[in-house]
Amino acid sequence: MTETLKAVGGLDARDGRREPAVRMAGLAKSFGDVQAVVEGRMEVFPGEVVAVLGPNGAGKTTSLHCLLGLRQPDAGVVELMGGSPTSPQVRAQCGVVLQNSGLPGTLRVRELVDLFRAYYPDPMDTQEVLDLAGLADLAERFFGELSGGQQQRVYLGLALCGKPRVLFLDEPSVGLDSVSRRQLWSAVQRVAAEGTAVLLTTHYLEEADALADRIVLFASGRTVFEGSSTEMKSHFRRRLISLRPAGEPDLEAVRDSGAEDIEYVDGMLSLTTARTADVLRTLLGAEPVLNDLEVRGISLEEAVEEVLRTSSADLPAPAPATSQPRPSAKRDRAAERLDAASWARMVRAQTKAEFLKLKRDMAFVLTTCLLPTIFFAFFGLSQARNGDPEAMAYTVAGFSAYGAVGVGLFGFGVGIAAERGFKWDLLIRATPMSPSAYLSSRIVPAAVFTLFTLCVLAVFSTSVAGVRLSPAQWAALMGGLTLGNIVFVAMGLAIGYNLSPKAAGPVSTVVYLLLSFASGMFVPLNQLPSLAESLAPFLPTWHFARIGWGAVGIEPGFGLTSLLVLTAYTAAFTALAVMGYRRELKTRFL
Ligand SMILES: Nc1ncnc2c1ncn2[C@@H]1O[C@H](COP(=O)(O)OP(=O)(O)OP(=O)(O)O)[C@@H](O)[C@H]1O
Repeated sequence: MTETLKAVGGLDARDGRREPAVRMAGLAKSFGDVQAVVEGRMEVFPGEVVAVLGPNGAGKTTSLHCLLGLRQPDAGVVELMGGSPTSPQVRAQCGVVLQNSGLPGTLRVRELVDLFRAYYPDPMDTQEVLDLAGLADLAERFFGELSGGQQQRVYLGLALCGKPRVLFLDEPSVGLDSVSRRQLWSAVQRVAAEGTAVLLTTHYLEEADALADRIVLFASGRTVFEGSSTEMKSHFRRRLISLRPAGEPDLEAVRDSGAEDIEYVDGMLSLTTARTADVLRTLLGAEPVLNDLEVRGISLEEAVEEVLRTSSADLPAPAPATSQPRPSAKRDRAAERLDAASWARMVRAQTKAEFLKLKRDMAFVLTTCLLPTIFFAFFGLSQARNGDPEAMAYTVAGFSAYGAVGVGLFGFGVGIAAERGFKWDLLIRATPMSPSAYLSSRIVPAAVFTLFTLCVLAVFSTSVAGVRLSPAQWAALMGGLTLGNIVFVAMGLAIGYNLSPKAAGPVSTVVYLLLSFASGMFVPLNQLPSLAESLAPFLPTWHFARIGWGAVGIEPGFGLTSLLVLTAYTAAFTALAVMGYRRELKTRFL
């Protein structure tokens, strides 16, 4: 941990001044012509709860995303505990609930908590997370089966996993019933009491009033007020008066005494005024006893409405920042790199989660792992009846290649497109999890499922169809196809990062079937139209299948040409995947 981080959060050792855990000054961010944030500023100190308020489109979420390093500011300074929000060391001390992010529905709540705990160096105990977020009774349920409010509690639990020193909550109580909302409030109060800085955006002003020590109000991309809710309310001397007059009130006289927004309905008079004494004097002059008289100051909601209605020039300027903006330090990427032990811990936990997700995805297991054996039953068994061992070996090797391509393409790559679709990647990006660890965690499950697919086919073809291959041939077939599968992993990534989540699955299925068929995996090329034979040498699937055919002794097997073609395809697909990934970074995260 860097020196900067050690100094964070409490009193600055040098001059005794308190350092903010969150600091934003002069923030500006636009999307094309839309100026989402023009002048954003705020500070949150350790142990403090700050609510960011403002109408729809005021720039709250954009500011929060800049603070989290999910968006790159155009101008201004954003710092978390004195460091850069994109640093994994800083992210390791933050917890985040985001609007509209998603989680895989096939993982259980406890599994998700354990996965997120592995992202952090010093996580909270699993049971403590479950208790704090009110998830103890839901621990064994699948995330996808939970109601919206229950899912929201899971997001809170995941945000608490790393014992955060800064907790960001973007509209955390949306969809929560009143009991769950109070549970959320008490969890927030508890972590704040332990010194965590909490920043929450909310449209529930009652929530801001109950929870927040200070309020930051945004309007049209600017911070227009920063202070406590009492300060905001007391700025407005206006009072609300209501009473039940005994007779018909003289509304003209009441208005002349300084009353506004006068309503007289069903014998009840209500009004607002900044001249409370004058109005009361007029009312008392008309009748000595005022029935059901109530005089109250404005609520936070009314104060916020008032602030937004009056121009920001009428407001007290936000207090000057306790520290002057300083230009962001040049990023030290070497210092920001994850250490090897953390990387390995994340890969282990993520690998387990990826494995569980694939295992529970029946569509994946049935179509990708079992379909090659089902197809072999159609094509290979007839050859067994004809007693042609070479044709059977050809078919076994062809369908083995077909199965391996499916696992690489769908298990590894296309799954990424789906995760982009439900924005699981957005949430992961706000944690210290590294993109390389995230991608690496898919390798072992893809290899395990490839071997599983090949083993099912091997068992079926030897026991039912009587295929006879030597152990060395089986080893060459399985080992070669599992290793060579990297080209289809790259192809899957290229599809996953370049196509929309909806298009990625169907496009992959069509490409997969066409390429496999045109490469002779179903029917030998010499039984297909001559065009297929001329086209096959250009297809990655044909060169890949030659690994299998070579392993079972059918010539020509895998050679230098195939190696070069597959290497070239791997490089091209990888380049496409990187381009797609970078484009995504620009559109979603810049
Ligand atoms: N990715 C984007 N591309 C284009 N415009 C965007 C993008 N994200 C936000 N905006 C625009 O920036 C402005 C501020 O949006 P933002 O989401 O920050 O507001 P908000 O205060 O969080 O609103 P809400 O309360 O509705 O969540 C809006 O006009 C919005 O349309």
